[in-house]
Amino acid sequence: MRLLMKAPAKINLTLDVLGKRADGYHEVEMVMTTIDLADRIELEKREDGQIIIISHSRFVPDDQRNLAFQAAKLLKEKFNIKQGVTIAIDKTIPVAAGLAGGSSDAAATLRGLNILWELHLSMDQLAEIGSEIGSDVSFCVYGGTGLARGRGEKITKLSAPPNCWVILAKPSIGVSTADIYRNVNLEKIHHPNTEAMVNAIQNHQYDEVCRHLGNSLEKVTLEMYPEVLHIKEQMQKFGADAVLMSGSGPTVFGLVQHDSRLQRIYNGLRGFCHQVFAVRMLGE
Ligand SMILES: C[C@@](CO)(OP(=O)(O)O)[C@H](O)COP(=O)(O)OP(=O)(O)OC[C@H]1O[C@@H](n2ccc(N)nc2=O)[C@H](O)[C@@H]1O
Ligand SMILES: Nc1ncnc2c1ncn2[C@@H]1O[C@H](COP(=O)(O)OP(=O)(O)O)[C@@H](O)[C@H]1O
Repeated sequence: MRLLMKAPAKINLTLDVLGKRADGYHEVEMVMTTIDLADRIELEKREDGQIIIISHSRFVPDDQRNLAFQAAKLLKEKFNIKQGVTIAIDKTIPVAAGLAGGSSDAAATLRGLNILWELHLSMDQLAEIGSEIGSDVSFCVYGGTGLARGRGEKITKLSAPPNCWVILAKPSIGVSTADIYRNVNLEKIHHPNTEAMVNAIQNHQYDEVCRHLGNSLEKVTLEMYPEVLHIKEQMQKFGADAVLMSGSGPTVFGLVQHDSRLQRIYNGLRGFCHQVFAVRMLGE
């Protein structure tokens, strides 16, 4: 039996770093939403018990370092599953980009294997298991829009943000999330207003969503990688309604409501940036 799963990317509408914890992680508060930019994961049962990753992207590991492999291994061990699985990853989401591509592949694998291996686990149980793989995996299990707390694994569902386009531009560098968190100076970072963002979403106020976009990690990444700042400035210049870096970066996204402006911004960015996407948010 084969199963095809969609693994969508996320963007951070807000990302606030509240402090550093004793376990080395940072306490965060983030509003995240999934977008219509997705990897495709094909799962096929194996009777020999092996977990095999097939990936044609040179940036994606095809061994135990792959987060989808880790998801399958965790389920197999926890529930004493004798069967194996072949996981074919068709990569569209840029890697090490702040878009949670690996986490979403892991989440899609958890959801898919729940069906394929007939585990009958709830979304909450899958999200809890996912948190053992990475901080963003729990959110990716649910998808849609959510407020994430703790180290990112405690999720409260939110309603869909107001309808708009999301333009993404990924410079040709990859960023290590651990590096960016390591360079955070808690005294100097900007704190977004998470509550105002949550209210803007619940009240369907597009202008307020734009006004309250904010990311505590942005300054850290912009200082380390000036090309990210350049992309941000260009996106603002071409007329996006609001612009922010997603997660630890380096992808920058802009929100745009009018179709007429979308083409102009897209064309302008394509002039100097290789990876540019214009997509919709997936909503709830
Ligand atoms: C920054 C964010 C925002 O959504 O996403 P990305 O930019 O990676 O997409 C997340 O917090 C990333 O989540 P994720 O990529 O799953 O991180 P993990 O694998 O759990 O952790 C990687 C490393 O980042 C640091 N880390 C991560 C999460 C957190 N709350 N505090 C941390 O300090 C730790 O050093 C950890 O070893
Ligand atoms: N399925 C996967 N897809 C992409 N990257 C993966 C995957 N599994 C493991 N990785 C590793 O995870 C790292 C972070 O990748 P990714 O999840 O794309 O970035 P981010 O955490 O910035 O959203 C990469 O350097 C890559 O080697």
